[in-house]
Amino acid sequence: MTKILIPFYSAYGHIHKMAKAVAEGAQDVEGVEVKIVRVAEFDEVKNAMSGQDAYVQAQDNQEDLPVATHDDLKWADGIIWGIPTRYGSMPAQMKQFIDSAGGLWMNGDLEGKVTSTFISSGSIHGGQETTAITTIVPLLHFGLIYVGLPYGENPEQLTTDGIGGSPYAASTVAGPDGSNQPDERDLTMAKRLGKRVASVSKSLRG
Ligand SMILES: Cc1cc2nc3c(=O)[nH]c(=O)nc-3n(C[C@H](O)[C@H](O)[C@H](O)COP(=O)(O)O)c2cc1C
Repeated sequence: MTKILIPFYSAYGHIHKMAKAVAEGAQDVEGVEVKIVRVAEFDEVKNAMSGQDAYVQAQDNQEDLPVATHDDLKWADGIIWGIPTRYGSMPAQMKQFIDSAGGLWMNGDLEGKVTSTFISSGSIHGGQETTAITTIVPLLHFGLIYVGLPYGENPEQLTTDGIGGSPYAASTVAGPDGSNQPDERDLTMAKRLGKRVASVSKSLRG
């Protein structure tokens, strides 16, 4: 079996929804096992947001998912990270998880595995692309092999509509108040990303 891990952080549920689409696409590849895991929330954030319905609902919806561990990263042949933009780059919760995996970096445990990202931002130009690109930097330090989302397979990217999608990552636009939901085209691109990473992971695994 080729193993695909989807670790995500999602405060308001947009990335969680995208994660399910990515998983669906990966599962389309024969002989692939998919595991979705959530990156742990900080207690300070949980406490500070306890009065926000949208946050509380989104957290309730994901509480049954296992919390991401470093063993999950070792288990996987392909890792697809779900990341909502924070000031144009990844949230501290995700960075903390990645930074705490230094032991895996030292041992080269992730070298040669396949990777990619899917992103959510509040606004179209609020940092979807910078979040993907800045995330690629630590992923390359781990020796992961980054797979993108080419135009040829994703004609939806060639639009001036306010949707996600770029050669760097699948993505969605949550809207300034978070009230948008991922567009069908965003979900389609997320599925293709899952399928692409799963196919490449399977081929490299041999
Ligand atoms: C502290 C903070 C910083 C944010 N920074 C940005 C930003 O730089 N650009 C942007 O477009 N959206 C920004 N957002 C909006 C989030 O990206 C948005 O809420 C998120 O993509 C929704 O995904 P989720 O529902 O999976 O959490 C920020 C949100 C928070 C809470």
